[in-house]
Amino acid sequence: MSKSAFVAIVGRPSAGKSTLLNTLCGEKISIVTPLPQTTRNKVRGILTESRGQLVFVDTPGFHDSQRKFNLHMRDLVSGALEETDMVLYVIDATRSPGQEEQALAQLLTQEDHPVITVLNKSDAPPAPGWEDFFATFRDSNAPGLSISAATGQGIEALKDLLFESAPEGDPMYPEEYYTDQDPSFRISEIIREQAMLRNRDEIPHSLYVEVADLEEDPDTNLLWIRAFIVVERESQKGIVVGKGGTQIKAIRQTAQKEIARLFPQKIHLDLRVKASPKWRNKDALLRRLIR
Ligand SMILES: Nc1nc2c(ncn2[C@@H]2O[C@H](COP(=O)(O)OP(=O)(O)OP(=O)(O)O)[C@@H](O)[C@H]2O)c(=O)[nH]1
Repeated sequence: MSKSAFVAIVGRPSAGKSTLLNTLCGEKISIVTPLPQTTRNKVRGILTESRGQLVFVDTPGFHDSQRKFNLHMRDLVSGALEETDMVLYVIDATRSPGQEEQALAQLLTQEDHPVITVLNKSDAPPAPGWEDFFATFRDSNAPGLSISAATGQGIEALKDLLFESAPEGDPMYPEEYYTDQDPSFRISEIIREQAMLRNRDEIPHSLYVEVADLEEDPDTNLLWIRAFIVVERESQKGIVVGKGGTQIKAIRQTAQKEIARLFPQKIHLDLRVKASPKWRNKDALLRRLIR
C-alpha cells in the first residue's frame, strides 16, 4: 500500500522553507530570496515516488506580531495546519532560538499530527542555544534531523522519515504534477522574486505583482504577458524603474528568461510599474494576494 500525505512546512521567516520545498521536489516552485517573509501564499509542491506521494504546503514564515499583514499570514499558517496530515518544522540552526521560535514550538506541541523537526543550514556554523531549546522541546515532537536544504545534505534521510511517518493512501495528484499553482500566479511570483532581489535595500516588502493579461497566439507560438509591479508610493516607482529604465529592464529580462523555462511557448513580457497607495492595509486586496 502506498503512502499519501499533505505536509505543512512551517518555520520562522528565512528558516529555509522555500529552499527545502524546492530541494525536496526537485523543481523551482517557491521563490527564494535572502529577505525574510518572501513567501506570502500557500504553495504546493508535489513529490511522487514509487513509495507514495507527498504534497507540501509552503506556509509564510511565522511572525508573532499584531500588524494586519502579519495577522493574515498567521491565520494562513494555522489554516495550513488544519488541512494537513503532517508538519515539517524547519529551524534555522544558524540563528539562536528567540521568543518567536518558542511561540512556534509551543504552537506545534499542541499539534495532533506528526511533527518532523529539522535543523536546517547544517552547512554553516550553528548558533548557540539550540541544545537548551531542545532539552525542553524535542521530547514532545519527532526526532531532530540535521539537513542542508541548500546542499542537499540529509535530504534523502528526511524523505525516508517523511514517507515512514505518512499515512497510507492513494496519490492525490497525477504522477507528472509537481505543483498545482495556476500559471499567472507562478509568473507573478517569478517577477516578484526578481523585483525584490533588485530592490533589496529600498522597498523590499512594499511591492506586489499583478498579471493583468495573458494572451496565447498559437500561430506564432507566443505567450504575451502584461504585468505590473505595484508599489505603495509614487516616489517608489522611480526606484523600481531605475536610472534610464535600466533596473526595470533587468528585472524584465531575467524574469522573462525564468518564465520561458516553465512554458513551451516563446515569451514576451510587457512589464510596468504603478503605485497603489497603502495596499498593505486593504483587506480585500490582501485576501486576494494571500490565498
Ligand atoms: N547556508 C544555507 N543557507 C540556506 C539554506 N537553506 C536556505 N538558505 C538561505 O536562507 C535564506 C532564506 O531561504 P528561504 O528558503 O527563502 O526561507 P523561507 O523560510 O522560505 O523564508 P520566508 O519566505 O521568509 O518564510 C536564503 O538566502 C537561502 O538561500 C541552507 O541549507 N544553508
